[in-house]
Amino acid sequence: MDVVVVEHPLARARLSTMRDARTDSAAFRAALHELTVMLVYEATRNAPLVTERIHTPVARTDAYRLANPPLLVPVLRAGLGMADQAHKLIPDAQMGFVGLARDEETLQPTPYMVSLPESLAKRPVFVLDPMLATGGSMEYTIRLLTERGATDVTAVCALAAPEGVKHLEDSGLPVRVITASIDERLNDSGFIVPGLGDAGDRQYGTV
Ligand SMILES: O=P(O)(O)OC[C@H]1O[C@H](OP(=O)(O)OP(=O)(O)O)[C@H](O)[C@@H]1O
Ligand SMILES: O=c1cc[nH]c(=O)[nH]1
Ligand SMILES: [Mg+2]
Repeated sequence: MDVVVVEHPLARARLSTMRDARTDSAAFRAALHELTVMLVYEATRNAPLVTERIHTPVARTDAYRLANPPLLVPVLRAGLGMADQAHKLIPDAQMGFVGLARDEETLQPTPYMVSLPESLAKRPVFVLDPMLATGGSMEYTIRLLTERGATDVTAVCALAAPEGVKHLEDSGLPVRVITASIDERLNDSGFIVPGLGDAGDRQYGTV
């Protein structure tokens, strides 16, 4: 499984803002927006292009656009904070939605919404979720996608735990991971250490 850690200084700076417990919700959301741009930029680095000839005001030249824009799938709630920025970078992308809540005791994901196209054959999919912790929520989401025929899935995460990366690797699912950091470990409550806390609560306040 391909894992890309985006270690650009600007990505590290935005992630540090998100980690800092003094960062309020507005600043946390702003840093996640900016980090998302960098992660999606990296996720699309090798995306195939279609070429056409255009006229500039001066001469003829080649013009490029994505041959097969990905379906964007934010995982609610926390992934919503990545959706608009990813969509701005890829305006012709379509968007699906998956809503999951992780049980605090069992750490298992419970679905409360699935809104996805029926067929995803031959469509790249970018799953947007800031946190890859145990990997249970990401695995659940990717299985929803592969059941619909997806074979090319990218997990775009601000932060990952080694346990979550291994979980995805062991699952054998067709996924690659783009993240700004692989942290040290999970704690006994299933939170990433050092992490940034609960990415949903940090953005939207405690429910
Ligand atoms: O890898 P896992 O162990 O499954 O944990 C990661 C999940 O936990 C968080 O969501 P949460 O369930 O807290 O929901 P929220 O986005 O509504 O806060 C996060 O956004 C992931 O979806
Ligand atoms: O550290 C973690 C783990 C799961 N979900 C979060 O929001 N944060
Ligand atoms: Mg949460």
